[in-house]
Amino acid sequence: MIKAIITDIEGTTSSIDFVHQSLFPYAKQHMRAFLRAQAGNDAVQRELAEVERQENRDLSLNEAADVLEQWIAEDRKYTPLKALQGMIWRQGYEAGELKGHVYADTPEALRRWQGQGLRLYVYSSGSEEAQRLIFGYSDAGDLTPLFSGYFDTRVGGKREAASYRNILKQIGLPGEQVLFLSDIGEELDAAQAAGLKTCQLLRDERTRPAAGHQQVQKLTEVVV
Ligand SMILES: CSCCC(=O)C(=O)COP(=O)(O)O
Ligand SMILES: [Mg+2]
Repeated sequence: MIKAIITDIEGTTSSIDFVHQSLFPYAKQHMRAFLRAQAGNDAVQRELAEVERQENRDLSLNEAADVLEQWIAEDRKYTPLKALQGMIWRQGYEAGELKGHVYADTPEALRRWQGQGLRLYVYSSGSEEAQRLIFGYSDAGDLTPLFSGYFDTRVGGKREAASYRNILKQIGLPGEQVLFLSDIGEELDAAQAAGLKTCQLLRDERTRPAAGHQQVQKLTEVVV
């Protein structure tokens, strides 16, 4: 019996276009000025040190901005990039320049599952802060009270089975009691290898159908 659902964001609760046409360009446009303005901020310093560690060289602020802009263009899921994106998006949401996209069926399904007593979690490559923001400032209002927890790349990459085992350990449930929702076959395969139940969202013609998983077009069609 399923006791918890873990959901991906991009392509699952929210559109790929919102992430790639609104969020990523916003982060790219504001990255350089954000780094200059926040260079003295400890949290920003820590992430910049991680960027230097990953690049294996010292970086001026401008060089770091060049690297981060390139990572955004390449859709890298690197933890320091994701952390900095989250900080930049916070400014955008708080200024009213961003509103988190969720599909119309997303709040309905989340509320129904919560009403059935299921625990709901997010697992996204976006940082925990970015996850709280997209649902907190969503175009359907604040959806964060529906979630029991958030997981990001600090538990590992979404295409690695070990990441899902790590999440299971943290939420204290066996894999067969947890359903993972995503649009990406490699993520579903990794979750399945860790023992989770899986369901693929086919919302977008660009999504490649993945064999061996339940498949639906909307969250309200998921069989729990
Ligand atoms: C938290 S919204 C931004 C999502 C993001 O940065 C991203 O890279 C998409 O990751 P997902 O794991 O949700 O496909
Ligand atoms: Mg996705």
